[in-house]
Amino acid sequence: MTREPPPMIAYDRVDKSFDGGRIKAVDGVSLSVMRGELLAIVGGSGSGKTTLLRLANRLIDADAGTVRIEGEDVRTADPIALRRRIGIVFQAGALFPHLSVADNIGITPKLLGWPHDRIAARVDELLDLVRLDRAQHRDRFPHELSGGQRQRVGVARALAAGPNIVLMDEPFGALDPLTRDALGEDFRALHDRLGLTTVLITHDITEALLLADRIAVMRAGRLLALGRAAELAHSTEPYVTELLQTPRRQALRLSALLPQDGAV
Ligand SMILES: Nc1ncnc2c1ncn2[C@@H]1O[C@H](COP(=O)(O)OP(=O)(O)OP(=O)(O)O)[C@@H](O)[C@H]1O
Repeated sequence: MTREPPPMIAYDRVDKSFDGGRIKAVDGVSLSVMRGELLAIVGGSGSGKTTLLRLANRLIDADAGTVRIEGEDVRTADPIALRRRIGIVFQAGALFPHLSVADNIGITPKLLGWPHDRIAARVDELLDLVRLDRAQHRDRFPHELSGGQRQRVGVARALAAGPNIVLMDEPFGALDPLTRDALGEDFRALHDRLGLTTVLITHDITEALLLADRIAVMRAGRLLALGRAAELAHSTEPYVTELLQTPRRQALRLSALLPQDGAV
């Protein structure tokens, strides 16, 4: 009998509190993210989404329960190896303002001690990957880029050391809807092409429905629901029903306004 490979990320009854236990940010969460999966985490402000992500790469430690990456408890994992395996994309790019695009992208390889030539070649490869023209962009500074370009650099930086896991915290939040949509689709294609496992935090349930394989709904630190779009559609949980109301209404209105055959 062959053994199933372990999930890429597995939370097992994880608790995390702040302020001496007064704020329960993550409350008894068990959740597995499978290899190759794109999981979206949705939920209101303060529901524990970011805390959940930060537990995965040990920016913070759990009070109780375990977090495993490919079967290995993060508490005993080598932190440098963890940094190589997990790329992070922060809100609105969060690039280092005083570093060029190339230096921003190359920062993790540099910390890992890669030789200069290898970093330069990797930066060019990544600029191609995120569809930014090398010559035009590699020497620019973050303030010389549009929001969408900055976020593409943020994705390139996260992928620099060749991670197989990517964690994204509201990556497309500050962008206009068209740029957001294009970037989301581009990232989904990259995720599939590179065989990544991705956890994407978003406030936007429509974005989650369109991009993710499964959606985790958080509320007050708890995992309220988890499933594919069609599974969530059958949820009887009032908060989930409420979340799905807006995309449902929009879909109806849009299909009435934009007939399929283009007739006017
Ligand atoms: N370092 C910290 N110290 C104290 N409280 C914290 C800390 N980090 C998070 N919290 C609190 O834990 C709770 C969960 O926060 P978290 O950032 O995980 O929520 P979130 O769902 O990501 O919210 P948002 O969508 O607004 O980013 C909140 O009440 C927050 O104020």
